[in-house]
Amino acid sequence: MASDLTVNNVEVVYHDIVQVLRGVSLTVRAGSITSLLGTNGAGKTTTLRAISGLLKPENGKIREGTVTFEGRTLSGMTGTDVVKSGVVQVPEGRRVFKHLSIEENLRAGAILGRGNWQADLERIYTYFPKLRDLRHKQAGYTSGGEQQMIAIGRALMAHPKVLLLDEPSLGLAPLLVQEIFENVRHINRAEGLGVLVVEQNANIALRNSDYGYVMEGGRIVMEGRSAELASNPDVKEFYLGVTEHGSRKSFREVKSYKRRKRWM
Ligand SMILES: Nc1ncnc2c1ncn2[C@@H]1O[C@H](COP(=O)(O)OP(=O)(O)OP(=O)(O)O)[C@@H](O)[C@H]1O
Repeated sequence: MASDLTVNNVEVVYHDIVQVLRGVSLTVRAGSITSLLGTNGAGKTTTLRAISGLLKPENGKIREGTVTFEGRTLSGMTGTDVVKSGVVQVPEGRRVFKHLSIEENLRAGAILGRGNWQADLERIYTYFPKLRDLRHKQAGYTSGGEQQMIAIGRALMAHPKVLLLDEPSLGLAPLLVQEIFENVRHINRAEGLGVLVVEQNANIALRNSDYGYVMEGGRIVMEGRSAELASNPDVKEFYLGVTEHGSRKSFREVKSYKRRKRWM
């Protein structure tokens, strides 16, 4: 569909020589939650940067392929123009402005001057009531979970149609991770917001998404509906740590996955 976000056969190199993405194709259907899974260094963050126009500051570039959204080509646009077209990334590690208050952080997200920022603040506080209570607190003194909420709230101030989330679970306790994902699902339904979420925590990502992709070595090696991926023996064994005997296996022990890799 024209309103989907589509990554088509994208290759990315850093410093003109280090090739990291090797022909990545994926689709985030309008209004859906899509997860992008994979181990460390698989190329997940690079895929998000390729979409959001944030490769340049890292000395990276798209060498082949295209990214399109609502019929427009995003590849080649600056990060600001990608935001203007409705695709906004929430960076890994939160990156809140630590010396500013929560409310000032949120206002900083209203960079496009769209809509009424006061009404938008109210909208964000409805999703994250905790942020309203703490709105004058310096962001640097808030917890990891609250910083994640600030980062998501800040991105929502720009009225995105698609949100790119980079490892929202990073460094958070399981209950908080659950809360963040529930918030994301609620916003997804309330606003029809499309979400592409990068996660190493496959379990939580698959439970909270419609469709999923698995990356390895700069390529997509598996894809499917999240419920199907979650019950796929390879994904269960390697990513979810569940085996027929119920004990966790290491990557080297995952025989069926290795077999599969030979023909993938
Ligand atoms: N700015 C950069 N310059 C050079 N190489 C980079 C740069 N950023 C990432 N890479 C390399 O690209 C590869 C993929 O990194 P990327 O961060 O996209 O993976 P990832 O799947 O998000 O992993 P992680 O979960 O560890 O962030 C890694 O080998 C990494 O060293």
